[in-house]
Amino acid sequence: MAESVITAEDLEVSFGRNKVLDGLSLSVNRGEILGVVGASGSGKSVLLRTLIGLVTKTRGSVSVLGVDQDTASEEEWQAVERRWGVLFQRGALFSSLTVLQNVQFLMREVLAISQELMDEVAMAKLEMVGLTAADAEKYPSELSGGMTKRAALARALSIDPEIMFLDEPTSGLDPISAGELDELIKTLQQTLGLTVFMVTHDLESLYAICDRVAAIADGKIVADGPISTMLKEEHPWVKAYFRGQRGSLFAAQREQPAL
Ligand SMILES: Nc1ncnc2c1ncn2[C@@H]1O[C@H](COP(=O)(O)OP(=O)(O)OP(=O)(O)O)[C@@H](O)[C@H]1O
Repeated sequence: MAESVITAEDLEVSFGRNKVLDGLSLSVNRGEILGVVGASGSGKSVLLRTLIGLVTKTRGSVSVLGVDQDTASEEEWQAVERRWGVLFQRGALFSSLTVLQNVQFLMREVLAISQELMDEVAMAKLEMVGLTAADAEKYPSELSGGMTKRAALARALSIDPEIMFLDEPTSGLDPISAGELDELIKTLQQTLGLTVFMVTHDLESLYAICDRVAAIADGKIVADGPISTMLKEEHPWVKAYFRGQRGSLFAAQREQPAL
């Protein structure tokens, strides 16, 4: 049976009177890429932030790598935090640090290694995401959107995580750069054995790299399964997303042999 590395049960999250998550349950299996979809404002980012403990839930439970968010001691939870990497929606690199220094930021806090070794390891992470030694010396304001995402990904990989939380990694990228980033995420999953929780609006990413998709509506997971399951779902939002005009185009392309 698949091993669940993230388990959320009956989550409720509210901001004032706005109940965003309402009885949401979900599990993510080791080694899979899970794509989380839903309308704008449906609570995808809130779910991600709740799983990593940045948003306080009003009900339910979250367990990551076997550690329960509510019963774990501070030390236990901190130890779990070091086993994941996060790529936030807006990249969130530190603007006053170079790319290399950004990648080293967490390493400096967590790893007791010499500066020389840290430089080597950080450079290896940057190479892994396709950035060069010249890029490493740049500041975030000097990077293109695609390079920023790659740098943020390298930073998320800096302390060798087992889980990656990605919030819309391809948003704002042109289709070619987005496709390259998808490939990179897939390669990282395969070579490093990562488990990936990915919020996305990108149908291309869902088709290209996700093993499973979970759709959020009305504060809950309303559909959960591979793309083939999504294509049969009757929930109105899921149906409109996967079988509406744009969704149908992707489904049709899938069925046609490549020329
Ligand atoms: N810190 C916060 N304080 C108050 N309300 C919040 C906060 N964070 C999120 N919300 C609200 O929670 C709801 C869900 O937001 P969320 O960012 O999770 O949506 P999303 O599904 O990720 O949307 P998008 O696809 O547009 O990024 C929205 O109504 C948003 O206004």
